[in-house]
Amino acid sequence: MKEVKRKARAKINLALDVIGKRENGYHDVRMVMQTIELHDKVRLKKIKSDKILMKTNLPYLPRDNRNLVYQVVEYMKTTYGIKSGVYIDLYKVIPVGAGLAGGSTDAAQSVLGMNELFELGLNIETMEEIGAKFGADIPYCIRGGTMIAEGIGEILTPIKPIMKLHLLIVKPKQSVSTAYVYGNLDVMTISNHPNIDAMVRGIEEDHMGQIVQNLGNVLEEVTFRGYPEVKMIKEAIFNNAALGALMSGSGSAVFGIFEDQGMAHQAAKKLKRLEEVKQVFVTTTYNVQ
Ligand SMILES: C[C@](O)(CO)[C@H](O)COP(=O)(O)OP(=O)(O)OC[C@H]1O[C@@H](n2ccc(N)nc2=O)[C@H](O)[C@@H]1O
Ligand SMILES: Nc1ncnc2c1ncn2[C@@H]1O[C@H](COP(=O)(O)OP(=O)(O)OP(=O)(O)O)[C@@H](O)[C@H]1O
Repeated sequence: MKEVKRKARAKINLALDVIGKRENGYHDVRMVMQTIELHDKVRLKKIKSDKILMKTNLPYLPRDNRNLVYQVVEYMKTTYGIKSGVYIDLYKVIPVGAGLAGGSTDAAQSVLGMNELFELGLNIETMEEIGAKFGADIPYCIRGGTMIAEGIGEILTPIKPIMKLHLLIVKPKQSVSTAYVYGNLDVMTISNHPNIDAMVRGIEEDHMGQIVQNLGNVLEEVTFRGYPEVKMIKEAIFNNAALGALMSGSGSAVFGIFEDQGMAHQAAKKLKRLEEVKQVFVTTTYNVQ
């Protein structure tokens, strides 16, 4: 095999709770995670030289060891004594700094892709351990689907794949750094913890009302304080016939859940016109059935 091509799908957090802070600054979380159709494309190819060469369609993204994909490929080359060079072609669609795990999903598909390209025969647990070295969301992105994530995000429990949801994703002009949001969170003052168990029950019973009612993200408060336009966008999604809306991860993207694709497109048209909005995407949840 000379090359592998993989879709790197984004995630949303249907519920995100923080229950503690560790001495190293990382937080203990309880989250319900969901893969969505919106995706980047990662192509990995063997090349004659022993180097790692990287190309991407986003001119402002680093193409060296500041890029998570490059880091993963370099680590796996060294760890598994791979002599061949690797050419990386990363085609980005997922917005950067959006809370949609853009970099994490690219890195996850790079772990899976390197395993396939060089026939390393690694099991999923080993690949998750490699992923965890580079980011808390990466083990989840390696598995994908509908999952409860605990610990710092790396302890995963699969639940019933969620019913298909029609989604609108809105990315404000402003991007948000995950480190900033966790850094400004005071765990002791969180007043409104989402009910993770009720969200899981809603998903397992295919109960749209219960899913929508239990959307919740304790990081919203921090991001809304620093970036009021994110809150404004969430309200605008609600005002355009969404069944529910929530900021994903640490933001800045906000997703809305709609009755059908047509209504999501109608809302997209309106939201696109707002000064604060950079991009809108109509998409759906993704599950391997
Ligand atoms: C907000 C979420 O996207 C929700 O899924 C994740 O919790 C963040 O996962 P991630 O971006 O993969 O996080 P990392 O790249 O490992 O860490 C970025 C920053 O977020 C903070 N961080 C991350 C995960 C976590 N459980 N607690 C944290 O406090 C770390 O201190 C770090 O400064
Ligand atoms: N492959 C990559 N794709 C996007 N950003 C990357 C990548 N590798 C490194 N980065 C850097 O990571 C930062 C943002 O990453 P990312 O897009 O994963 O944030 P995010 O959408 O907030 O994701 P998360 O939900 O994991 O926090 C940027 O500063 C960017 O330069």
